[in-house]
Amino acid sequence: MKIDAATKYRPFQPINLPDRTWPNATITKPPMWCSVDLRDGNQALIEPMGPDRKLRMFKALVAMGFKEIEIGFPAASQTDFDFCRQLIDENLIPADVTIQVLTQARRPLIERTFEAIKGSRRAIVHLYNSTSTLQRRVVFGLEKDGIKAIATEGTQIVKELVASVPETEVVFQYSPESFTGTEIDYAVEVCDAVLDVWQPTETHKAIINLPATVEMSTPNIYADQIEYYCRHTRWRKETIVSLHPHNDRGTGVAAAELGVMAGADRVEGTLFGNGERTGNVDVVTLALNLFTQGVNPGLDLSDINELVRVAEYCNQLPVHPRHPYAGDLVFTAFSGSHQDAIKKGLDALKRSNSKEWEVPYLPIDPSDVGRSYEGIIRVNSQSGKGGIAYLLETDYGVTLPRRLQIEFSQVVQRVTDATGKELTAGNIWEVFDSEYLKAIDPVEFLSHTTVPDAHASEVRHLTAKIRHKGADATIQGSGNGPIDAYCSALAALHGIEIDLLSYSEQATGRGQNTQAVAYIELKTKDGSLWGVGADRNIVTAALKAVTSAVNRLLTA
Ligand SMILES: CC(=O)SCCNC(=O)CCNC(=O)[C@H](O)C(C)(C)COP(=O)(O)OP(=O)(O)OC[C@H]1O[C@@H](n2cnc3c(N)ncnc32)[C@H](O)[C@@H]1OP(=O)(O)O
Ligand SMILES: CC(C)C(=O)C(=O)O
Repeated sequence: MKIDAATKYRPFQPINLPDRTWPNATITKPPMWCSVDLRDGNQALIEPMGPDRKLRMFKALVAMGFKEIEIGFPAASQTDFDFCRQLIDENLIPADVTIQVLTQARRPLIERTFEAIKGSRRAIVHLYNSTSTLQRRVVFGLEKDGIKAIATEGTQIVKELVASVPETEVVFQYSPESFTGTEIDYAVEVCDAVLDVWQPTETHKAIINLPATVEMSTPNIYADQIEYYCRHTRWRKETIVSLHPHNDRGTGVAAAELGVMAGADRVEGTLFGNGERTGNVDVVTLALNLFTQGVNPGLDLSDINELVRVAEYCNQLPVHPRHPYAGDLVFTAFSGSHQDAIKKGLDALKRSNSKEWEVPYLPIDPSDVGRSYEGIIRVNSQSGKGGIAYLLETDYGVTLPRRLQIEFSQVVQRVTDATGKELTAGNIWEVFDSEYLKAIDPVEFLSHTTVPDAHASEVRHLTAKIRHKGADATIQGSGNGPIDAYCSALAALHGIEIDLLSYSEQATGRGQNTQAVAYIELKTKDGSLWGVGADRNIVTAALKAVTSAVNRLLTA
């Protein structure tokens, strides 16, 4: 880059916390979750949600288990105000769910906010003002005391107005907006001044929300800021410490996780990380990260496709195909070694009967989020035998012997190299069918009869009706069984030697639809070659497999 970064940007200064404890912490329980989809997510949309989309999102959030939902900024827009009234007036808020509303620290806006929540059972009134060095200078033109006064005066107004909503339990939340850009001691000072006004108790706690309004540093520094705050506030026992990470550096999830390790009790975020600029922290990823560590997240994510549909409909923004846990492609492996390892892992899990999930390349069981294994393996030119075999086995019930898997993967590879396209399970079956089952040129097997030798009962004489180069013909041969006898008949017909290396069979389908699939491996001068036959009759399947192998040998 031509621009000198060192002149244009300053490195974020670390927090002086040499005895930090959070790196040794582990998360053993979920934080309290608060969805801000209907506020921070909504304010960042090209086209903000109307009442229908808002209601659909609210219902989905309730259904998945959110107990705290920031439903809007009622003083900022009539839509948000009306939506808040609709939820209260139409009694749409379940008894165990608390709505949250955001307001700036300005009297008219706070008053309007209280009008919006009137009649609700319980509401979190969320007051904010920016405390960062930059915003103090360029937005507010105020010194530290002036900014602190905005916060404390706003808190005083909220406190006064509580009496105007006697039927509502008001929970107070304060955010020093742009907390991460605020000197940490000053952030503690402002929050403590606010709490001195509010006077929370251990039974009626206030929420202090510490936003990374803009993510400005590595997530460890955010964790230091959170631990520092928790250790220095005078009101730790009387407050719930909440996080509100944004994702400007792409590390919002990491910041939230480290922030929880650093002592935070609560996390605000959105489904799939919608929100201002690069988004809010993604609560779905956070919750499922916990889940994969053996911690039940307290949110129901068992139908992730439905949540994607809701988010895409309400936000009118797509969820990326590679989005953690939710994207269309995240349970799909294209590359051969991954497909092979996944197949082996799934097989091993089935054999072991273990309840513990252990499959290479799949950190989570797709069925836990309502996804299926079907899409796991897809085949393109990067794929190998494992994926191909997996698809034939799961979709068509045929379990190819290992050496046939290797041979067939080369056949598939030729097709994918020629077309450059991905092959579906159906396409792979067509290739398999035409390469092996329909290998009927020059010989097509029609029927056979066998009789035992009059003198040696272990010897069978076989007569087979075939179509040879388009004309009906009868061939005869003898051997220690029908396969051996048919091999000698075909060998004589073509003047070749047939050396049978291996033979196996399997049953596919059930009941009336059961049929046998036979696999024959012949020795060739370069190695070996396979034939496959399928028929309701086991012997016929085997003879068709021999025919398939011989035809492939003759046309190779
Ligand atoms: C980080 C976040 O996401 S915070 C949430 C952001 N969301 C929104 O802003 C939602 C949409 N907002 C709006 O529609 C409008 O801002 C409204 C309706 C809330 C207010 O509109 P306006 O009255 O025109 O004021 P505006 O938002 O432009 O703010 C400007 C004034 O408020 C002051 N102000 C801004 N934020 C705050 C705050 N949190 N507390 C107190 N004063 C504030 C500014 O310093 C400025 O003061 P000035 O006029 O003396 O220079
Ligand atoms: C109002 C606050 C919490 C906010 O949205 C932010 O800082 O991002």
